[in-house]
Amino acid sequence: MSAIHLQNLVKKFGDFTALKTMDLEISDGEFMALLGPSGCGKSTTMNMIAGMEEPTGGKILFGERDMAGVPMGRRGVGFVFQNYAIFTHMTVRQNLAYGPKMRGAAKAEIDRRVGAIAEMLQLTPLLDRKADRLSVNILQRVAIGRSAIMEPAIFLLDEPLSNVDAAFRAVMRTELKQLQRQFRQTMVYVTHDQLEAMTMADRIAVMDHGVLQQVGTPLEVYNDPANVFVARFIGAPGMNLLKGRPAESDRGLVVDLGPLGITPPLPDALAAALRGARGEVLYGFRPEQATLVQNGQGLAMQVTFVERIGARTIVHLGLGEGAVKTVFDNDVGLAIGDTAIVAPAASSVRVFDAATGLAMKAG
Ligand SMILES: Nc1ncnc2c1ncn2[C@@H]1O[C@H](COP(=O)(O)OP(=O)(O)OP(=O)(O)O)[C@@H](O)[C@H]1O
Repeated sequence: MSAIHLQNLVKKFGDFTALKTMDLEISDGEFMALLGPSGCGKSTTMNMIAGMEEPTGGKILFGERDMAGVPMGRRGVGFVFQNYAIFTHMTVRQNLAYGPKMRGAAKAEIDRRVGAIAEMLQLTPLLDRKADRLSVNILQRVAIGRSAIMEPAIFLLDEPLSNVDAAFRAVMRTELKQLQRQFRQTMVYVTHDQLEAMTMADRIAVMDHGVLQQVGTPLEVYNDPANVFVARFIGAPGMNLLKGRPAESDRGLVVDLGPLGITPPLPDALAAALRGARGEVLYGFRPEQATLVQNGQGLAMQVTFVERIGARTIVHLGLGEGAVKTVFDNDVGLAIGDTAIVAPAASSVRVFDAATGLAMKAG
């Protein structure tokens, strides 16, 4: 069994707590991304799974087996780091063959496996090239191949694409996903890049300041962020959040945004969750889930900036705490200084408790 269970996992470095009581279940064959900003504790978590760091508290189980005291070499994990770790004096073929050879595999078997992995990672034409003559992109591909050829039941990758260029990163996202589909390994992938997490992972564990914020499928964390941190961190740009207070209107429950006016009526389920709430809330909607409407049906805001990025247009509206961004698939013909009336799609509206930062939900 190559499921991974992290139970009450804690890591301290002296007085500093890098990871606070993390509980996470990663299923056998699952692709789990650990996503969060720099310093949030993702590498620390990964290093403990790999056996490179000892937990200060809690447990790591692979299946039913407690990993306490089990050295890295005995855990059956493959590990790829941000900085490729390959032998530059060897050829690509020798690098790929290194692991199976050390394990005493027969020559025919080594040749077969090197051929297969080289084919999968498009390294076949480069097999007899010395590694010191390869680009950083290709070196990282070799490093992935060198680990993958061992067919580890658990494959750990820590920011493996952060040093390669953007175009190559896009290619590798597809290849890594294919690799995992083929081998059905349990994959744990550390990244600060939400695009990598969203495109490859079955589920994403979003972390901040050593605390697990939310675990869910890419769509779950995008559509239903558990708190304000996840709402802002996921999405590009992140979710718009405007401060206000719930208020009754003749059309139903709304959020009074002060100088920005009142929002359109909240959908029934959200209204039920907010009814009776007294404190400040944050009214959230995704930049790509709003339309421009006529007066009286949305939030009237002044355009402060317009970014035209190929097919997409990002319109910045309002200032300071009342600033939002909206994303359109076409050029909506707005210019700086125009007034636009923005209506968030009712189904996309989310509301958070301003004091706790937690999503407010019915039931
Ligand atoms: N050996 C160590 N001694 C002291 N502090 C450490 C040590 N290793 C990590 N830390 C601290 O623990 C925190 C979490 O580090 P970690 O490397 O896990 O973060 P991360 O989310 O992977 O970020 P990054 O992408 O920058 O590596 C950071 O504040 C880091 O400075």
